[in-house]
Amino acid sequence: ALFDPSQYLDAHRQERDALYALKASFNSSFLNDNWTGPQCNTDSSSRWHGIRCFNGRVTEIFLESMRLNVTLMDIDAFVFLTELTVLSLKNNSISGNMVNFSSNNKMKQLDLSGNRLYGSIPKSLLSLKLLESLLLQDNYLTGPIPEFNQSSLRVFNVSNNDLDGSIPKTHGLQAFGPDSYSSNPQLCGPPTLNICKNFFATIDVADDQNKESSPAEPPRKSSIPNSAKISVVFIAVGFVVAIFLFFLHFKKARKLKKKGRKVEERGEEEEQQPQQQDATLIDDGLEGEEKPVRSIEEEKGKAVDIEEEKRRLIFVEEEAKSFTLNDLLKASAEGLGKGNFGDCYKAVMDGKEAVVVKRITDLKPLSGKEFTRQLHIIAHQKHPNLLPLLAYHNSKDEKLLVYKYAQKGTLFNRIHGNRGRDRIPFRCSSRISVALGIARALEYLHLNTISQSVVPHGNLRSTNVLLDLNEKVLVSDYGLSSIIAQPIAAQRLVSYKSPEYKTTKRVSKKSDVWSYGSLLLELLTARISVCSAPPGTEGMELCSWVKKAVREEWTAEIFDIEIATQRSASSGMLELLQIAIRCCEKSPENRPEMTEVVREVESIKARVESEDEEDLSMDRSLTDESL
Ligand SMILES: Nc1ncnc2c1ncn2[C@@H]1O[C@H](COP(=O)(O)OP(=O)(O)OP(=O)(O)O)[C@@H](O)[C@H]1O
Repeated sequence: ALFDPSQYLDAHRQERDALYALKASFNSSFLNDNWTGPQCNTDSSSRWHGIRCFNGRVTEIFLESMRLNVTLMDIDAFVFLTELTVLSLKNNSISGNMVNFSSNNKMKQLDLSGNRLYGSIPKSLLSLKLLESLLLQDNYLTGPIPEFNQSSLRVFNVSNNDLDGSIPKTHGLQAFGPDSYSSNPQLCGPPTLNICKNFFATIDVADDQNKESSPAEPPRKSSIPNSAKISVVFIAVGFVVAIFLFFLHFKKARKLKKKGRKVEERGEEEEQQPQQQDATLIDDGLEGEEKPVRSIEEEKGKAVDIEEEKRRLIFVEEEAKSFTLNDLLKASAEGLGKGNFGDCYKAVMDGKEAVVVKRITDLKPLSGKEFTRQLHIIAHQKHPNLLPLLAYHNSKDEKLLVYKYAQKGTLFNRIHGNRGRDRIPFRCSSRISVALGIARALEYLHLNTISQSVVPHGNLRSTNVLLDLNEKVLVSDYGLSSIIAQPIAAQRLVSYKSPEYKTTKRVSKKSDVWSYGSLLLELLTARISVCSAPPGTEGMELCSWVKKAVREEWTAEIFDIEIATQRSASSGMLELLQIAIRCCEKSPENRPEMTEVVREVESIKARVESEDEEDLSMDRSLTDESL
């Protein structure tokens, strides 16, 4: 289109008027003095504070932490700022409903966090097709989250508001972690840990309609701290769950009354005790499962029984039965990270040991019974170097696994984290102990007859090796390969990165051995391997890199500098390196069995420990109790 000076001047004038209107409502003496003269210079610069221009048009506004005190609702200045790509008014005292930004369809970044906005998040934001970042945290916004699904959206935060309802299941919104939604007591569903119940969502819809119809009133100021808010949510959710269970029982009791006689006549024997109990435990959320029969008398009085609550969380060990799903829902939860198969949370319950809750997604389409069977296999694999599964929850909408919390975090962090001055050295002997702990866990999984899986671990990497308070190895994520759907498993599990999968499309126990070899190399070289590289980073193909180093005789240079300087490193580390290289062999048949590896690492450990005694006197901070 031809350049039309009159149109340009009109737009320029309208933008100036809009900014003057903004200035008047902000009523800041600084802006009153500073925002004078033309807002954009001919070279696209601006002498106005917080304004950036391009081609004479205002494209960015940054007015952050200026104590601006205004009711945003009164301002419709933004209608004329049609070239705006960035608006940041964060950390002011702007109150009122959010304005309609639908005229600003070039907007990429909108930051209104840390203000006093109330009312709902306007659906008009859905029309901003280029939106990359939306920050609305720390306000008083209410109502549901609109169904944002812009593929451009990279940053999103609505935490610490009063939003409610279930988080829309759009790809765009589900891509963000729980932190983006935290401290909204009535918000539920993934990625938060709050479980939504259908009737709860229905109540929300009714509420939402009311909310949409008229602008919200200013909120009553709440002085409730966040932690208290979180507890209130969890209590509220717990309460809802209790009511839900009550209805469920009531319905079940009526159904059973009808069915009871028929079943008696058939003389059906109940299944053996433990299985029957499991079926009872999981049936609530499952469709089409035969429900075990109990008399109505038994059902009576049990409706809101706390026992039912316990059953919804299936405990692997009787003695671990010290909390209920309700306790978990009330616990304070801290997001630990997003894994390949879902989010991980640390839950701290009053007076109890912290646990880790893993929400599993991308599952195979297993029936309820099959899922339970697979989890029983996982649960019954017990070894001092395997992270114990404590309990699980299996409903139609949620699959949660509850594990022991490992205080010292992951091996990945132990190797690569904190390389600064206050790093606690990761000595050779400790590394060998870790290598042995992992090898023993893997050996157990490989020899254990309960596990029928072709690749018993399937996802061995340094982020799945945890360390407890004494740096004892606890290998996690074992057996998940049997419940994760293909092709997700092939894309994300470590064993599918092995050379044989690339050529034959098959994995086996020996793929675990290959993963162990890569992990050993990561432990020895402190280089991030492709198997453990966090999302967005690239790891190294350690097996081929190390083989090249050995071929070209620069082996000594590959070791982590921290151990390369240790006297005892030379022999022990070299032997470990040789084991790693054998485990990495291209052809699975040439890799050793884990039993063989365990024996060899044990003998290295015994020898290095005696040689290392002198060195240890230099560093009392490390105890070698990894086994
Ligand atoms: N039992 C645990 N104790 C302490 N921290 C844990 C525990 N389980 C997981 N974590 C932490 O939570 C993070 C996410 O764990 P998660 O297992 O979901 O993902 P991952 O190990 O990074 O990848 P993957 O999904 O392939 O296992 C881990 O990196 C770890 O820091």
